[in-house]
Amino acid sequence: MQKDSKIFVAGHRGLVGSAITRKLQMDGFTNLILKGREELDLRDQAAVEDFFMKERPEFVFLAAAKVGGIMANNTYRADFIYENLQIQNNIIHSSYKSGVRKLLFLGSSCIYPREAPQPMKEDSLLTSPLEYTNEPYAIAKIAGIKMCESYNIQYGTDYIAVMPTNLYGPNDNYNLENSHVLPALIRKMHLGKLIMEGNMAGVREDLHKRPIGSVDLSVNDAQLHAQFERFGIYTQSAEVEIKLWGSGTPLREFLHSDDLAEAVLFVMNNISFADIVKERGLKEIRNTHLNIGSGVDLPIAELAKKVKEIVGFKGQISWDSSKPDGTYRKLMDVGGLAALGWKARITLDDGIRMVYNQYCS
Ligand SMILES: NC(=O)C1=CN([C@@H]2O[C@H](COP(=O)(O)OP(=O)(O)OC[C@H]3O[C@@H](n4cnc5c(N)ncnc54)[C@H](OP(=O)(O)O)[C@@H]3O)[C@@H](O)[C@H]2O)C=CC1
Ligand SMILES: C[C@H]1O[C@H](OP(=O)(O)OP(=O)(O)OC[C@H]2O[C@@H](n3cnc4c(=O)[nH]c(N)nc43)[C@H](O)[C@@H]2O)[C@@H](O)[C@@H](O)C1=O
Repeated sequence: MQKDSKIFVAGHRGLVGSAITRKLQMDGFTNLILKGREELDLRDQAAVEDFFMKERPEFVFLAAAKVGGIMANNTYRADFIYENLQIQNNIIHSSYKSGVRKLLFLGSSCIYPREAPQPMKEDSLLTSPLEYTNEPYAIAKIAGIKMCESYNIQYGTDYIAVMPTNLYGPNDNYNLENSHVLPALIRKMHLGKLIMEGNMAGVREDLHKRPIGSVDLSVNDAQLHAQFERFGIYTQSAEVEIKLWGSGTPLREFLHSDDLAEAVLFVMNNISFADIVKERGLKEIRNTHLNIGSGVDLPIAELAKKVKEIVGFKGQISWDSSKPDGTYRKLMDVGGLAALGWKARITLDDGIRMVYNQYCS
């Protein structure tokens, strides 16, 4: 990419899209196309085609998607498969038709089988059944990988699919109804801390700043407390109890979105589809996607301890076995990208401190 190349970041307000946009701007890229959902609904095929034909971006970062934590994936199964297939089909096909020079598609570690050998290598794809709770989302992401690969093979395009591990960072989704685990833990423990300090003004301020649709703020403090129970925050005694989901035993790997953005730009600038095929010596061209992760995982119960300490929550943590655990372990094998020259830099402890400071500011 040249500093004045025309670059479209799809999903630029999200966790990943905003990190990519920040990094592009910091690195001096000046010709970015950024369109909000209200201007361009990426599910709309005609509108997307029209946009690509008019704007003719040279490079595309496909970071727009329907995204959410384990419960959102499991509940809104139709939305997750439909919206993701629609967005990625529209963008990838329009990129081909309008002559985009290079495209980077964001998938996810959930594309791998539930029982994949650990750490998970790129060639574990489609070797056994997927995790049930996010199967529709994973199928859409696998279709995205195959779209990129197939267009590259048939039409000679240069579309690369990257599969990040669980991410966190600025502009994360802190809505307790559909968030991922790390932002959920930060928010639950922050609210728990404020309640234990008797700081109900702080609690109300938090909910004004980041509204949760189902929480009614027009009620008194006792009624507000009662509404928190649906998020597992119990306030009957002086010591607040937070019930987290599942057993706490599943392991997860986390990567800060600034690290991800660095990796994504590294790939866009330095690696082509042809390089991947050559480097892997592929006879049949498949599994050409690239894992992106930190290479380190930890049990959710340990993550909860870290967040508890950093936030300064002094109450109790317990576990709600009626909520799903999901995949037991999904550690990425990050050897492929390391061999090509990229490694994560932000440690989980530093990353959590950074995002908690941002959350409070
Ligand atoms: N978060 C994570 O832990 C992980 C994310 N990923 C992948 O990274 C990518 C980005 O995820 P993330 O940043 O977390 O998600 P976010 O939900 O934070 O951001 C998604 C972005 O997509 C936009 N978008 C969604 N639907 C449409 C639409 N119909 N039209 C236009 N824009 C739309 C949203 O716009 P608006 O702001 O208007 O809602 C938002 O800007 C996804 O492909 C995801 O699968 C992969 C692994 C882990
Ligand atoms: C990125 C990734 O994200 C999702 O997969 P996931 O990793 O299972 O998602 P998660 O972050 O929601 O949970 C991780 C673990 O944490 C536990 N957990 C405890 N307490 C809370 C809690 O309060 N909220 C949430 N969300 N989880 C909790 C939870 O039970 C699980 O064991 C998919 O969308 C998938 O498709 C995908 O790509």
